[in-house]
Amino acid sequence: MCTRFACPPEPAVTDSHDHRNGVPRTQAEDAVRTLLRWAGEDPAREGLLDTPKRVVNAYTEWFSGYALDPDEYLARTFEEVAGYDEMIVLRDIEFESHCEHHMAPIIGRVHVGYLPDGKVVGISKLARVVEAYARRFQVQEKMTAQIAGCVQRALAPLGVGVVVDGSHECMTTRGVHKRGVSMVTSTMLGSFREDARTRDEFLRFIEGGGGRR
Ligand SMILES: Nc1nc2c(ncn2[C@@H]2O[C@H](COP(=O)(O)OP(=O)(O)OP(=O)(O)O)[C@@H](O)[C@H]2O)c(=O)[nH]1
Ligand SMILES: [Zn+2]
Repeated sequence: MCTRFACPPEPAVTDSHDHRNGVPRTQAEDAVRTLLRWAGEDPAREGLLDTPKRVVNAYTEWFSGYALDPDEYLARTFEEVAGYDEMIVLRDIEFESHCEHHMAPIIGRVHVGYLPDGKVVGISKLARVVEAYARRFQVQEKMTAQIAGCVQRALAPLGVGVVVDGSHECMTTRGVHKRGVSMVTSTMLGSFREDARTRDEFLRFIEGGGGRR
């Protein structure tokens, strides 16, 4: 247990035969010990004894998206607001993801807009779609396209726009070491792609958001 910083003890592993995606938990914890040794540490040092368990618990949370089906969140639509035919935008959806190249965090915001064609969803569901894709190993461009594709499949709207603004820790804390750089990616489908006025309206909506990181 970590006494110096009084970390709360990690909850006991409930089942030592715990498996996830075919990997025994003990093997995942051993992999963390290996990386600790690789870094120059002694995994048997008191302060590190619970670390493999903590890291594996963190991985369970960070990568919980693989067990989620984003399409399911959008399966329940509200047809009763079918008369509403203006753009709907959910902006500044914060996300935490990890880049598949370095397994380092990507942190940022997603903006999602669509022009409904009779089907709208509860707004929280768009944020849930973002989480389901973010909590995986990602490439920002892929995540952007996945979110847009999901909205397109589920709602068949007249158009969809997704803009992602992400800061990649693989660039800030290692490698080229550039702080304050963020990557902006977008996927525009349907009228968002074909009609400059629709796209501009979306971009104007998201400009007034809670601020770029
Ligand atoms: N386009 C894109 N690139 C990414 C993303 N996440 C990480 N990268 C980049 O992926 C590239 C991997 O480059 P490599 O040359 O294979 O790896 P590396 O030697 O670790 O590269 P450096 O980061 O430049 O040290 C780097 O330029 C990363 O910045 C992403 O979501 N999208
Ligand atoms: Zn990376």
